[in-house]
Amino acid sequence: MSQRAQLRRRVRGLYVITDAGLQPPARLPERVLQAIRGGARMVQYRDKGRDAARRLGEAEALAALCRRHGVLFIVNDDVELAVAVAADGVHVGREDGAVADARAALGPERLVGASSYNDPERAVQLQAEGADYVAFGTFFPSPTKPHAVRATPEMLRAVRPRLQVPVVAIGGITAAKAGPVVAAGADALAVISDVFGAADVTAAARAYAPLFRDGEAAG
Ligand SMILES: Cc1ncc(COP(=O)(O)OP(=O)(O)O)c(N)n1
Ligand SMILES: Cc1ncsc1CCOP(=O)(O)O
Ligand SMILES: [Mg+2]
Repeated sequence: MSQRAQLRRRVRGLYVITDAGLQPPARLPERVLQAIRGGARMVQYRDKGRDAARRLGEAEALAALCRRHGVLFIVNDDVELAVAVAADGVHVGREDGAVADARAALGPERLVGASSYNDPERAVQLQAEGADYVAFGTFFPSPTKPHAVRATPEMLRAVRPRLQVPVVAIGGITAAKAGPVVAAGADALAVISDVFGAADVTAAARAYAPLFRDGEAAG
């Protein structure tokens, strides 16, 4: 099996996404480690800031942390940064360029994830273009993206048989509410506020374990 196929099989479980507003920069690795100790299987570095040196330093630190703990590390938006820190992949949305361009920059062995929003046909198209996973959302009102379009479990359930790649659900996800989204076919749950907004990040992450059969903590 190719390295990329092996990485793709690991798109499953709790997928935490960082948010610069939820902790001081110095605490970012510590907070991500807490999420990993609680069972997060994937980490996305998502930072919209313009300080390239800070972004590189943070992404390097998180890449090393994830590597040590056997957790997938994905960079949001910025394929050059993903290449620079040897991330496992990049996530691209509508505004971030084509899957093919990300693939060309990243090479054949790493993951390109892509946003489908609430559009099943877009997901099928992204899969045909070579996306390694497709994300739908938001499923619930999102504190991080309050104006994002809404997806539904019914829509996910209907399109799921047409998708051979893993499906990620995002947007207002909490452990308490995510059951129907997993039942509709989500392989991974991408979460910001419910984990990194919690006082006890490890406990918040651990609450997702019952949603996945093999939900034991990594690391
Ligand atoms: C796993 C995952 N799914 C969706 C998104 C959203 O991507 P995008 O639409 O490009 O929006 P921004 O996150 O860049 O604001 C994501 N980042 N991760
Ligand atoms: C990046 C993104 N894309 C759609 S919703 C969202 C934010 C998810 O954050 P939260 O888990 O706080 O709703
Ligand atoms: Mg984006």
